[in-house]
Formats: sequence, C-alpha cells, structure tokens
Amino acid sequence: MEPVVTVRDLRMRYGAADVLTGVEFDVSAGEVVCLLGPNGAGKTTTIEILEGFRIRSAGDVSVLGQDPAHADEDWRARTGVVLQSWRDHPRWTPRRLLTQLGGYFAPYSTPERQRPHDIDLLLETVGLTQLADRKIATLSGGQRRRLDVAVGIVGRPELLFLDEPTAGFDPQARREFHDLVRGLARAEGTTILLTTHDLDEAEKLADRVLVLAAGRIVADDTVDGLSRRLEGEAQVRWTASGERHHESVPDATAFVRQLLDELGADVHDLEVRRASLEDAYLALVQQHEAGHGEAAARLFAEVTR
Ligand SMILES: Nc1ncnc2c1ncn2[C@@H]1O[C@H](COP(=O)(O)OP(=O)(O)OP(=O)(O)O)[C@@H](O)[C@H]1O
Repeated sequence: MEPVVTVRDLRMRYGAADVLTGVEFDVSAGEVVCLLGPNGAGKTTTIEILEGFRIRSAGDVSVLGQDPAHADEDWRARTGVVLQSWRDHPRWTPRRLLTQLGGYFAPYSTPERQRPHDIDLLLETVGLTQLADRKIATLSGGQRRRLDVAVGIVGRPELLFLDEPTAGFDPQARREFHDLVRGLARAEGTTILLTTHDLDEAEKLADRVLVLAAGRIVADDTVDGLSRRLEGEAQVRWTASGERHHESVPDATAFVRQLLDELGADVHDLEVRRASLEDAYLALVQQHEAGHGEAAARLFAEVTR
C-alpha cells in the first residue's frame, strides 16, 4: 500500500539557521504516529510543511499523493488540522461554528465519505453535547481543545494533523483526549500525525514514534521497540574518594565485581539501574536545551539502534 505521507531529505532553513537537515519518514494509512522531540526541535515546522502552510527549503514531500506546497482544494478537504492555537469565536456556540465550517465541506462529499460529519454525532464524539449551545467564551481550556479537534475533523479527513494537542491539560482531560484520538483512529480509520514533547503521551497514543532532534529523525519505532533496544545497557553509579561517578555498561555484574576488586572499601553509594527509554529521552532533552543537540541526537540514535 502507498504510504499516506512520504518525506525524503526534508530541509528547512530560517535565515542562517538550519532547523531541518534531512528528515525522512513514511506514514501508512490508519497509523497513529507521534513526532516527538524537545522544544524547538522543528516539530511544528515539519508538520506545517506537511499541512501546506509552510514552504520547505528543499527535499521531497508527498501527502495523500500530492505535494502540499502545490496541493488543490480537494486535497485540503481530505486533511484536517488542529493547530497549536486557534483563533477564537467567543460569541459563537460550538454547534453554530461546526455547522458553519462543516458547510464548506459539503461539495467534497463522496459516496464513500459523506462530508461534513453529522454535527450532533460530532459533538457527542468530542464530548461537547451538553455544551453545544453555550457561548465558546464560557468553555474551559480542555473543552475548547475538544472543540479544536471537532473543527479539525468536521470535514471527516482521511489524515489529521494535531500539533501539541494536550498542552495545558490536566491529567483527567489528557486521558479523555487520548481516548478520543484513539477512538477516531479506530472508528473512522483516520491516519493521525501528532506532535508532542512528552514521551508519556507518545507511549499512550502512538502506534509508532519518530524522534526528531538536531534536525533529523534519530529514532523510528514503537515505544516498546525503542525500550527493548535499550535493555542491554545498565547505568552503574558510585562514589569513590568523595567523587560521584557513573558508567553505562552492558554487563553490570562483571563491572561491579571488577570495581570492588580494584577499589574495595573506597566504593560507597553503589547503584545499578537499567537504562530506560525515559532516561535516554530525558538526557536528549536536557542536552538539547544545554545547546549540545547534535551530540545528544547522535548518542540517542546510537543507543536506540
Ligand atoms: N518563522 C520562523 N522564523 C525563524 N525561526 C523560526 C521560525 N519558526 C520557527 N523558528 C525556529 O525554528 C526552530 C524550530 O521551531 P519549531 O516551532 O518548528 O519547533 P518545535 O519542535 O515545534 O518546538 P515546540 O515544541 O517548542 O513547539 C526554533 O529554533 C524556532 O525558534
């Protein structure tokens, strides 16, 4: 089957800054894929290029069989977009807004895919039935985000882009939102590409995770797959002569035996921990923020290979 999204050697430069330096990945029909990476890694830039809202510097991109930079109105009707922030319509009600926006999709209805969504059903899907006739200004942050999603899917898109959809959510709202997204993928077969900088969210939501760092994809697998690749290594930490040390080693038992043989009673606070994906990702984020993105990206790619 043809991938829904194909990205090859995608590059983006803002002025003198190279933000994307050769991004490559595919997304297949029906997949929920998460683009994960530290703040400023280029997730929004990538997704906006795929949405056709930003013109790339170089590389090949195909989304639903077209180049988003030159795609037509039919193509736009087949995609749904939930941006990081959405213009407000405070005096409108959710029902009125969705009915109005849904009307634009009616000409793009096909026998296989009736457009737009039935508005009552859509309100129910996103959990806004009780609030359908309240002014948008009176909705909470989480409720507004649900409305954003409803706006993104009112045209029953084949492919949905979500940019940091749960930023600012409390844990309960976050869980409900995850259920909503998974339900959409299941019930409608919608292909979903979302961005997040939260590994936990990627784990809950995604069939597959693409880790973006230092301008390229440094890992592409399920969260379980990435975790399994890390299982070989263990972190050994200890204090000797008043100094704290740590080492990543494949055979912790042999390492500790040798350490005790060599240093004996001088070793204190000995600790052995299995490296986890969370540790590796946290290290990537910290190093990225400290300005060592390139080295951290290389290390992350190595340990998850
Ligand atoms: N229009 C622009 N002009 C110049 N630089 C930009 C522009 N848009 C983004 N950048 C820079 O490109 C880099 C990537 O930004 P982008 O918003 O794509 O990252 P992100 O991974 O989505 O970050 P976040 O998680 O914080 O949303 C950042 O350093 C940002 O400052």
